[in-house]
Amino acid sequence: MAGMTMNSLLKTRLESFRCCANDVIHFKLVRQKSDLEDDSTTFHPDMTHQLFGEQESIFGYKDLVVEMFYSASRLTTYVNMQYFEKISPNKFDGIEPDNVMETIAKEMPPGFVTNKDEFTRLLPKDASFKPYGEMLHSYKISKGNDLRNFEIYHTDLETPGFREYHERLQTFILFFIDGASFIDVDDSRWHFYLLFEKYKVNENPMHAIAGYMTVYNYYAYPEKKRPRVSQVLILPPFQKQGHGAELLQTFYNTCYSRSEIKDITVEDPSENFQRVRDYVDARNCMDLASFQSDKLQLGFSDNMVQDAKNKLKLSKRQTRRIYEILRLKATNVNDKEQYRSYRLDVKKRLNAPFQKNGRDNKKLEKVLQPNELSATMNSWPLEQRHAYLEKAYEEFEEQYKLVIDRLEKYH
Ligand SMILES: CC(=O)SCCNC(=O)CCNC(=O)[C@H](O)C(C)(C)COP(=O)(O)OP(=O)(O)OC[C@H]1O[C@@H](n2cnc3c(N)ncnc32)[C@H](O)[C@@H]1OP(=O)(O)O
Repeated sequence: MAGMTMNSLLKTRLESFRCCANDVIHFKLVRQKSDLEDDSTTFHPDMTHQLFGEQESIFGYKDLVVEMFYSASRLTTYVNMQYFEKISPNKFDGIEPDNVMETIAKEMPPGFVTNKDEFTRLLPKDASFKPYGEMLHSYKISKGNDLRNFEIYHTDLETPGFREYHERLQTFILFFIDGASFIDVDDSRWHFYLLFEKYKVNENPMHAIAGYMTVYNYYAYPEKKRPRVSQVLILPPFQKQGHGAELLQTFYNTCYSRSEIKDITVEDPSENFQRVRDYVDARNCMDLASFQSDKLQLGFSDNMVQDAKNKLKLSKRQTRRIYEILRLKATNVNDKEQYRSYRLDVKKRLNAPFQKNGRDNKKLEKVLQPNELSATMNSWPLEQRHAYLEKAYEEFEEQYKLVIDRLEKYH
């Protein structure tokens, strides 16, 4: 401590009252009373910047734990906090602790409880919960020796009770989807696809929420529709078990026979979701005649665009991406000529924006560091442009390989 100024000493003491919001928030989806004491049922947010700022930190407490527990079916919510010590404004020049409960309460629909005993008393109400809307699909997955049952439901906001249920459900997106915002529930063009685990307690069927997806039905001029997948969340205890792919495919299945649907788009997909989408789309395209190995080697074709659009409702841009993934899969990378021809084909596509100005540059911005993208890009020397394309190409190839790995493992 010797040599420390008063200021830095104060700073260190103040810092000891700061904690990482992502760590101290404890979520649970509670099925039974014993879950409350079982650490293995706890999960944490991926992000908290929407509530606690860029630093994602909470100031003013030592050993803080913020409990946000939801009953697994009805999503009856309990929020409370505990801590070992709270900063005293008297001792620290009037510095106040963050008002954690107020920050969280602002985002929660009314009706959550702050008393754990009351929450526990409400848990049995979950036994009478029935999912909203219509069941579209059910499937089983095995976990160890257990076979677990899942069901996917479709509903809109007209289903009685769903509006309030959705208000509780969507609180999760702030903690798991970057840049997410709550949706306008007065717009009837929103559709909801809900994933539940079905299990039994004393022979009574129970439904516990596992994830959901929202889709907005845009109009496409003149008389078509263009559904846009907007928010997808598989809750952490259910991630990486194939549910994301299952949910997306179930929604796709409802679209194929609807002639008014032009194509299906996705709003600002995260990298993880794009991989799920690529996997599902590639798996489906693999069954189309135009995407067979011999055709892929001949290059991207109108047939592919038409096939993917008519049979799978894919946009041209996504179809091109799937073509690149499946062509890479069909390419023997040890065959120098074949691999070179593939790389050239992708780089030609990447090079296209160089030929033009304006908004196409955005496509490159997506794969390259913003500071690398200069307004004078078009006037770059050839060598620099090549290095640039090489880097962009490598990023795409890396993403594609992950999708191919999954196709090879699970298709
Ligand atoms: C439009 C938007 O909303 S973008 C925002 C998307 N949402 C988010 O990012 C919120 C937080 N994340 C999530 O909700 C989920 O992780 C999602 C939606 C991104 C993906 O859902 P998941 O159910 O985890 O997807 P799914 O299980 O189908 O695939 C994920 C991974 O699990 C792997 N996987 C699938 N089944 C299994 C299995 N049985 N065993 C092990 N791994 C498996 C897949 O190979 C895939 O691996 P990869 O990430 O290396 O490619």
